[in-house]
Amino acid sequence: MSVEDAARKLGLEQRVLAALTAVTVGVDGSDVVTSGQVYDVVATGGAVRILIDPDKVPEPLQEELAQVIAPYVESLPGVERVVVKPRPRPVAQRERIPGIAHVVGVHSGKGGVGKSTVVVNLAVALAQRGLRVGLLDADVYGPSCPTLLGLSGRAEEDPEQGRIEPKVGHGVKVMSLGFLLPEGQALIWRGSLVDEGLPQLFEHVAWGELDVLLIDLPPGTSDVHIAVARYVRLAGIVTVTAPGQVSVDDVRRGMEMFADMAVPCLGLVENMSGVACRGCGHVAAVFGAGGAHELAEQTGLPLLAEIPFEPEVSELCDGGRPVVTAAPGSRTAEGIERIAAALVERLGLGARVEASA
Ligand SMILES: Nc1ncnc2c1ncn2[C@@H]1O[C@H](COP(=O)(O)OP(=O)(O)OP(=O)(O)O)[C@@H](O)[C@H]1O
Repeated sequence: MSVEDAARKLGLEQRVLAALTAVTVGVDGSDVVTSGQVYDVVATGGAVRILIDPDKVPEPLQEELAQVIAPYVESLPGVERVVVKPRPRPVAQRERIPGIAHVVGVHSGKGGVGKSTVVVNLAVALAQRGLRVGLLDADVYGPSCPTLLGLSGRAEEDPEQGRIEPKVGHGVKVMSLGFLLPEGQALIWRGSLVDEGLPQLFEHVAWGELDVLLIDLPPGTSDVHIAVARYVRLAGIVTVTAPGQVSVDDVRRGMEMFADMAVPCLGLVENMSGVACRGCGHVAAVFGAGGAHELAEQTGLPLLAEIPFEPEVSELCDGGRPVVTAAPGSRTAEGIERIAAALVERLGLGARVEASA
């Protein structure tokens, strides 16, 4: 792990990594972190996953290493549970895509909880802070980002570069499967099509220089999620859920899947946290209550925003007008701005924002 990546880790992850540098195994005297035997540490609250690199620690020795480090890490303050396992093979083939500083996935457990609405508005909010932002709509089941940004038509290939030009909406460079498919047609993405098609959306698109590329992932857990995490190292995921328990349970499964692939969750967003009355602003809890709070408490992850269902948000967004520009005073826009601020801080983009002010 690079020094830069290690420095971006959360408090507990950093403390565990630092503690593990005291563990030396092997003859050359180097510790398990510096030698790369520990590939990554991902903490979901007090639950710590230590991923061992199977290329550095062959299978017969993995159990031995686990027996040394698990009790040691368990004894550290703030650690409740330790799982030591080999990182999946293959894990992110690409450490970085040239020109793209950070890649962040946005996912949800269930469909229809407002994930695309959140990711589109988040992209616009980040672009408004002066960042160079890309948005890859990888929701193969229903690519809706173009509509939410008022974009349509097909993406064209630049014959000289041999690359597809992303469309630009509200200052965000956008690529969507919706730009590649004939209008109204769906494509069933499975197996090899996912493995071959997805890398093209990263590599064959003329993204240029980006501070952050957001990916609108499909809901649930699928081949697409695995393919993305295997292709490029994600800085993390932002998890969108509705407050009801079923949605929260689905989300937990998705977070576990990403943690197993060494991808941390950067925070939770609760959308549709009740319905805001157009007249008095009172918020009624019609989609369940408290789920995301409970999840945040259990996992120790930050709850970045709670966004109520605001009927005018739906009208504006579905009409291609992101609320962060069309209704900046709305609770949704305020929630999105909080998520944007948290992401800027977590990705270390504060200086870039200041420089572009
Ligand atoms: N906070 C909100 N207030 C009002 N309407 C909202 C809000 N969030 C989302 N919506 C509306 O809910 C519908 C579903 O939202 P969206 O398409 O973003 O969900 P999704 O989780 O991305 O769905 P999918 O599963 O299709 O990917 C849209 O019509 C959207 O405008």
